[in-house]
Amino acid sequence: MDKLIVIKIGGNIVDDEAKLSSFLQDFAFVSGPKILIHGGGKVATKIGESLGIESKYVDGRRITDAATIDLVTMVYAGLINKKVIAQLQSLNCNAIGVTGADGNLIPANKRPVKEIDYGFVGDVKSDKINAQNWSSLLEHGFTPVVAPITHDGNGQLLNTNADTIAQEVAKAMSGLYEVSLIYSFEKAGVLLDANDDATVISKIDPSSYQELKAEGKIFAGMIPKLDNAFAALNSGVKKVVIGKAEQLKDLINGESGTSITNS
Ligand SMILES: Nc1ncnc2c1ncn2[C@@H]1O[C@H](COP(=O)(O)OP(=O)(O)O)[C@@H](O)[C@H]1O
Ligand SMILES: CC(=O)N[C@@H](CCC(=O)OP(=O)(O)O)C(=O)O
Repeated sequence: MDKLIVIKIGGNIVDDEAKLSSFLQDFAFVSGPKILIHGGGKVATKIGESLGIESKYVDGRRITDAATIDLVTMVYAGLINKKVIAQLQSLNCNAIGVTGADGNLIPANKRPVKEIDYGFVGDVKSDKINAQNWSSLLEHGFTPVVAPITHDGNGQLLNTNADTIAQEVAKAMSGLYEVSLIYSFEKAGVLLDANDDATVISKIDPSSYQELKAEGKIFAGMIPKLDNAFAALNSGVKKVVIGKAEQLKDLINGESGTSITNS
């Protein structure tokens, strides 16, 4: 099986032009088939503020009303995605920007309304991702760069968390490739003290995860990120690493960051 690297870049890097540029240079140098997933939640929140669109999150998911789905489509699929594509092209990486609607690459369902109405938020239909279509892009030498917008097949765009998209794409591709999933962000990994890069936990398994969560050492966005990491490992993804965007090469080589393991 060929190897495939699926890399998600965190929102604090996307929000920092210099850090994003430097990450993209390293990304362009990664050899072999690769897929980049980005979000841009911070940028959308800032642009939303300037347009009078308030951002509200419940359990790390943005409440996405009609104005907000337009906002995030413009920001993720437009501004951020196209800036990333142009930079990667300048680095001789033949990037192609996609959302889940393009080529029907990521079908989703609008999240059903229960206690919370999330609005136009999409839950990925995992079994409907066509790995062969993704693979055709890779085989033609393209590097897909994915904005976290999905669709319901009836003309409605949906907003889906970018960590989840990375997990779903990695999972779907693991039938065809030996997939490594890298969650890169502004910190050195999963930390014992979330404010101290010197406290990287080199390995996390399900039981240490539960302990660290119960002790309050893992919180906020790191909880869904780790849930996604374990979900990927449990569905055929070979390797999952969480770590610093500035250390992309070492993360890929397993020399830096936190490795997620099943045992
Ligand atoms: N133990 C931990 N180690 C590192 N970060 C943690 C930890 N617990 C919570 N966090 C928080 O999780 C955040 C990452 O989640 P999130 O913002 O969703 O990711 P991303 O930047 O990839 O979009 C970090 O910025 C940090 O504030
Ligand atoms: C439904 C939902 O919450 N979608 C996310 C998609 C962007 C994202 O995940 O961006 P980061 O990687 O920068 O956090 C949002 O709008 O914030």
